[in-house]
Amino acid sequence: MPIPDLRWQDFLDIFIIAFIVYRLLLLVVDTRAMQLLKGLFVLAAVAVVAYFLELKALTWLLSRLLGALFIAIPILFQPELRRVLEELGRGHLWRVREIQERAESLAEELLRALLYLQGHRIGALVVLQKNTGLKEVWRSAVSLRAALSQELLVSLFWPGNPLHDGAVILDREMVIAASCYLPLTEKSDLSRWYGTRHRAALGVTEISDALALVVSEERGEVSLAVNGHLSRGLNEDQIRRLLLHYFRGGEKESSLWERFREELKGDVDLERTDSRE
Ligand SMILES: Nc1ncnc2c1ncn2[C@@H]1O[C@H](COP(=O)(O)OP(=O)(O)OP(=O)(O)O)[C@@H](O)[C@H]1O
Repeated sequence: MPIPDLRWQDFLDIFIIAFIVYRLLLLVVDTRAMQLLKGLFVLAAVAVVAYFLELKALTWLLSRLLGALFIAIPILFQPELRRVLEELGRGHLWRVREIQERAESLAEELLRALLYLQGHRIGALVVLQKNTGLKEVWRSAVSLRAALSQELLVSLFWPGNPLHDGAVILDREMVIAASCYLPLTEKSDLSRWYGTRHRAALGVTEISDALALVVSEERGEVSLAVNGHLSRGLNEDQIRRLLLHYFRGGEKESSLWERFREELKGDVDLERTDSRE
């Protein structure tokens, strides 16, 4: 079949459709509708395979099933569809500002928790998961899947709490697990200043693109580990900025964090691993 000449309007058309599908997907993520979409996708994939293998009975059955499901979806998911249409009406489909506000509020929750822990000299280790999944690390820990809040984080590290030992892992706005045992860094040239909490923070950033924030119980300071490097003594403004970067998402390249680290170098005592103490 000859490919028709593409006009610039066709590119615009494709771009708009892709954008709408993307925004609609964002609206259904983490809802029941997402599970259904995944189920439909699996059924469709099986139907395509069955068609190519010429499994006639299975192809017939799946095509009928998919057809029936498409009719059943609006009935089953009436509340979700209503929400999507309402959000469309409120203009939430174009919600750059909303994302920004959400990022600010999450960054503030985590910042407040870290400053509280720092002020009360309560040791803490918070891992901010990015693209590398850390399931291997939290599989044997205590799974939480809870919404991030200052109170939750402070409680998790509160001395005496059964979960206070080990690290908490966040996936953006969700606290995935607590009491996680992280791999310790193998670096042999580290100063004696670094105990196991800091070694664990470095370790997890060596095996992934995650960021790790440490509140030192001994010194009451906050440090950041990225790509196996540690920046010590972050101030409130620096922590806020890095958390905003994280919660806004999108900045996936590790170079951004490297730049951030470079920036910190100026005013933070960075990675003096040699003869400290
Ligand atoms: N592998 C690990 N994974 C996660 N957390 C760990 C790990 N090892 C130790 N920790 C945490 O670190 C705590 C011990 O911290 P330690 O005093 O040895 O480290 P530190 O780097 O000197 O930190 P601080 O400055 O807070 O004292 C443990 O109670 C535990 O909560």
